[in-house]
Amino acid sequence: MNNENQLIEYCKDVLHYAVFNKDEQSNEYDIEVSDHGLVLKPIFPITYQITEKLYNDIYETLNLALTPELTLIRPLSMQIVTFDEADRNVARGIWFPWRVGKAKRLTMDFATLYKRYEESGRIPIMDIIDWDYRKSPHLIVTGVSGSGKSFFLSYLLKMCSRVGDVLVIDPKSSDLARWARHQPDVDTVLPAFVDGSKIGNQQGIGTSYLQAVNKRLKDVEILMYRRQSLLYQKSEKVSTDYSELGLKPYFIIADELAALMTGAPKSLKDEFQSTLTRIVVLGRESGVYLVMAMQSARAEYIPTIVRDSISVRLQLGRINSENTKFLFPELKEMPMIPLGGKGTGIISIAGDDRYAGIEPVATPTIKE
Ligand SMILES: Nc1ncnc2c1ncn2[C@@H]1O[C@H](COP(=O)(O)OP(=O)(O)OP(=O)(O)O)[C@@H](O)[C@H]1O
Repeated sequence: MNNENQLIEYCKDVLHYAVFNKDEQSNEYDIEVSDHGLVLKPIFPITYQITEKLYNDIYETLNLALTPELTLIRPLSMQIVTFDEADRNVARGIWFPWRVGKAKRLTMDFATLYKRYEESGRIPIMDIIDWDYRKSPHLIVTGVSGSGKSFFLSYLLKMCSRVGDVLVIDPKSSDLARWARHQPDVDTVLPAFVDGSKIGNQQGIGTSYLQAVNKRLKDVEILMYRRQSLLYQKSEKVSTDYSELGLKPYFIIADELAALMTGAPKSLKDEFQSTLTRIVVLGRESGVYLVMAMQSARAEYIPTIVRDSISVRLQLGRINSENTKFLFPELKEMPMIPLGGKGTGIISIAGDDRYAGIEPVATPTIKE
């Protein structure tokens, strides 16, 4: 028996006990495998019902039974494939994408990571996962304190500031702000308390800082409209983007957005959220991208429309249904098998055919 047949037999055995536990059901489906995933083909008539629950049960069973040889990817919804030439009773199947082996963490110096970017035009995340910001605009990372958000955001800041122009919003004035201080080309909006003179200012970061941030975001919005107008005037293509004009991407990198809004008056919060929404919804063609980190993607901190327009989502730290429900509402009670260690969690990249759903991630470790 070759490896492929052995794998199919193994999957059938595993599913026989856990999912298709009536004897006759073993003859009611077939399995095909490839390097990219598994198709389970029901042979109608069948005595089981094909529901989201069945899909999840099969996913869950295979996920554990196949790791680490294969890493199952959790699709955002049930995936059906069709076989147009096949007999009517076997002309469709349900699809479970996977990767052979495990994606590996990148542990190297920044120069080597940047070289990878130069070779591919995409920002490296793991050995076989990278971010093509033109196809998948905007990125959000969530996770509890100490899960590795700032570490990853600092890496992205270093990368983005080499790739394009950057505006840093750092209400905590920590990792991002400290790094940006020595970079004359990086634009930064920091709270007034940072220079020491305004400590004790009753307005705090809630009001004056949010005012300053709103003002800068408005400037970015104007830049975005200017780029769109140029594209309209200069491009003959129906589908195009800023790169046709020879422009660089513009990244807004924001840490702990929720802290920005605490204690601020409603009018300022509304203004902030609506500018952010326009940038995120319209930024793709003009090359204006939002990269942000926050503890939780709760709707009171980030408008749902902003969250839903962000293509790349990462959640770091402990993953459970309680904390994934904001950023990954489609995950429900689905368990993921984490890679473990600092800066690990789950990732989903929409808009890029190379990624089929939610999978484990470990962010790069940058060696000095
Ligand atoms: N990919 C990684 N490789 C190596 N170390 C990492 C990685 N990611 C995070 N760490 C380490 O984990 C620790 C916590 O990370 P970090 O400060 O980024 O967490 P955080 O989620 O931003 O927490 P907070 O919200 O409290 O700032 C740091 O000491 C950091 O150096």
